[in-house]
Amino acid sequence: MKLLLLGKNGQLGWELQRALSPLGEVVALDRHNGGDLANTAALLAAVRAAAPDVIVNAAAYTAVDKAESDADAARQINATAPGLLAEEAAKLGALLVHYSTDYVFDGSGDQARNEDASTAPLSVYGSTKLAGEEAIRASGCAHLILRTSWVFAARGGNFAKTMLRLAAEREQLKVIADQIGAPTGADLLADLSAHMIVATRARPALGGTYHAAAAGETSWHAYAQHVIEFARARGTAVKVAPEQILPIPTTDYPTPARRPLNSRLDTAKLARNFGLRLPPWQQGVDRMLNEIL
Ligand SMILES: NC(=O)C1=CN([C@@H]2O[C@H](COP(=O)(O)OP(=O)(O)OC[C@H]3O[C@@H](n4cnc5c(N)ncnc54)[C@H](OP(=O)(O)O)[C@@H]3O)[C@@H](O)[C@H]2O)C=CC1
Ligand SMILES: Cc1cn([C@H]2C[C@H](O)[C@@H](COP(=O)(O)OP(=O)(O)O[C@H]3O[C@@H](C)C(=O)[C@@H](O)[C@H]3O)O2)c(=O)[nH]c1=O
Ligand SMILES: [Mg+2]
Repeated sequence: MKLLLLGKNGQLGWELQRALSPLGEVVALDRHNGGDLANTAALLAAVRAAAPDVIVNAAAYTAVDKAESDADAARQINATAPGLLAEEAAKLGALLVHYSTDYVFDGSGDQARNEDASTAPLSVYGSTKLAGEEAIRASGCAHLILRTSWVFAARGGNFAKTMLRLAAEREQLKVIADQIGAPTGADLLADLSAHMIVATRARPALGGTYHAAAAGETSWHAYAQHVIEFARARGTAVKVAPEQILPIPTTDYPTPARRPLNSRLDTAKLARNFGLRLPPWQQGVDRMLNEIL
């Protein structure tokens, strides 16, 4: 099997380079070697030249606040380019694997949402990611769309690393405590993707949209506490005292982009169709912390 990986140096792309390698020949691109999602002509040329059996798109415009004032670029990378990849995949008879987000939902209520729940993004990032999903579904190509949440990895930028940095610099942190979700490891998502590709190539009816987030739930505040106390117990330099990691409501932390309060994703479909389960979020976070501290 030949696989084309886009966005190879992001959190997920880096882990996919590892996880996809046993499946066959992997052509891994980033924006600097023919895989620029903003350069449509070059991108399509790269896909045609590779003629892959599977296209895995880990590239995305993920700067949530910046997207509010940079909507054209976010739309090109999160929606237009994935739509074109899907059309190429349809022509090639290739399977397209793509990633989406909890931010396609408005986050009302307190229940976990399944794949059929109605979408209503609050941000430019969320609406462009939703438009990307819709373009893929409309293309008729074989696809797997994995909606995930709060992605972290040892390599790359993420909330846990931001909290470790701020905890070493500041005497007080204020962190939102009323947004609830599940931090999900890029390594786990990459491994999951590889399993799903193998199974879906054997049984195309498995294709579709899936929620894929770690088990359990937390708030950004409790996640920050977990990470910082882990570092403190390790003897890593931490300036902030435990009682100075303050929980605040979303309304006390104004940002350009609105974020959902309830990011819980129901992963029952993944378990039912693939027999795959994601472990509790702490397992992956602790593994990353052990690696980076
Ligand atoms: N991070 C998160 O918390 C979540 C992510 N997701 C989704 O998961 C997927 C992977 O995200 P993640 O790995 O965390 O994101 P990262 O931000 O770590 O990586 C995104 C990658 O996309 C690349 N990229 C951006 N613009 C372009 C472009 N024009 N052409 C080619 N590559 C480009 C970036 O390259 P460069 O560094 O050069 O800009 C970067 O390597 C995305 O679809 C994202 O929407 C879903 C839920 C949560
Ligand atoms: C730095 C900081 C952030 N926050 C809040 C802001 C925000 O609500 C939350 C997380 O901050 P971030 O900037 O990491 O959040 P954000 O970039 O919105 O994270 C999202 O990224 C995209 C790509 C996704 O798809 C989502 O699943 C989600 O992971 O923490 C604080 O409360 N205090 C702080 O000191
Ligand atoms: Mg971010």
